[in-house]
Amino acid sequence: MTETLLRVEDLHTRFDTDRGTVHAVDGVTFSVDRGEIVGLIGESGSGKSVTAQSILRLEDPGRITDGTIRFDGTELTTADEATLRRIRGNEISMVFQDPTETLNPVFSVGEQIAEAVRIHETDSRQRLLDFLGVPLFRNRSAWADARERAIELLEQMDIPNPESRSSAYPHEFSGGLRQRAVLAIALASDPALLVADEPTTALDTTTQADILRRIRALRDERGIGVLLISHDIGVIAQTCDRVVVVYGGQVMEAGPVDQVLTDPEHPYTRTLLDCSVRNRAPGERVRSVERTPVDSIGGHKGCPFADRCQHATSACRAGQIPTIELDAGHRAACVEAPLATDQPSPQRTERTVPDGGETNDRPGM
Ligand SMILES: Nc1ncnc2c1ncn2[C@@H]1O[C@H](COP(=O)(O)OP(=O)(O)OP(=O)(O)O)[C@@H](O)[C@H]1O
Ligand code: NI
Repeated sequence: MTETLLRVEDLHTRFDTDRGTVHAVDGVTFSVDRGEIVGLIGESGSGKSVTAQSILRLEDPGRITDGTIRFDGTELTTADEATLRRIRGNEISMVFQDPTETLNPVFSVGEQIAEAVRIHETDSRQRLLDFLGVPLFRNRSAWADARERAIELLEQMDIPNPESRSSAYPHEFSGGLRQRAVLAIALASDPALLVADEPTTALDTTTQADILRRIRALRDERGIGVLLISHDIGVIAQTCDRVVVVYGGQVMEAGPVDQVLTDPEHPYTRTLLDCSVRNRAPGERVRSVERTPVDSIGGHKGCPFADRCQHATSACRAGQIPTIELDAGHRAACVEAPLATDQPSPQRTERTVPDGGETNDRPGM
């Protein structure tokens, strides 16, 4: 039986800027079940990170003007700061593309993980002692336990020689090891949901594949839910159970990963697939989907993709675009869906679902 862990419904997040109001997230709906890995994919500026930031209101999340975000029974859009802080430290962990933002250069990696373990395990009494200035680890055994747990977490993240590595400093780690350390910190609190925003984008292909495999293993071992943000179809294909395709702050298509990637029904999804690295002829440069990122200033009337879509009709620019349920759990927001199969996009016939791999070129996303 599946159990919904996170449900984002009709989320609208805006930024007021000198150039006007950016409708960064413009009516996004999706959910993540316990034990499920859901991918969020789309080009640069499509609203992936702002969606993630809206969940815990991290960084500068903009203004949530409409919609709901329910996490395990709690409504987050109206939750107070104390509730959000409790959830951030315990139930939802976030990792980002750049591990140096999370790691503190002056503490050893082991200390930082142990600290995360400690924060999680500290009961309110200990919090009070902390508040009163009683030192971090009052006795050696608490420190030893947290340290042991830190080493265990490093080991779980496939960090070789975790014992000796735990006393190393972040600068002594490679990029891949640093990202593993950040994941170890994220997992120290035993979260129910992991939100990972482009966690492997900066890494080489082999390291990227290792880390993605680890994320899948964590899902299998601990039953955590994962929201994985990526611009890379290969990453999504090899890691996710379901995928949500976004463009211009709106969901274009969503469904089981194999269905959406082998049988895309939205022209935007087709465009993304056509630009994926696997569809390149040998030696051919990857085609850019678009040179400039989508501009969501003032929002979009009708479908945000209409101006770039070869199927577009006047209905696409007129206003409300219906979301069509194609199969159980597979939906597309398109006037033309389901697309006729006799109008394949150019490379469609040769397409295989990419399994990750040679994805170092960002295909313009
Ligand atoms: N702090 C901010 N102030 C103003 N506009 C913002 C801010 N943060 C994001 N935006 C705008 O919101 C839109 C969505 O941005 P977002 O970062 O979510 O895109 P993304 O899909 O994560 O792209 P990328 O793949 O480049 O990370 C963009 O138009 C972006 O310029
Ligand atoms: Ni982003």
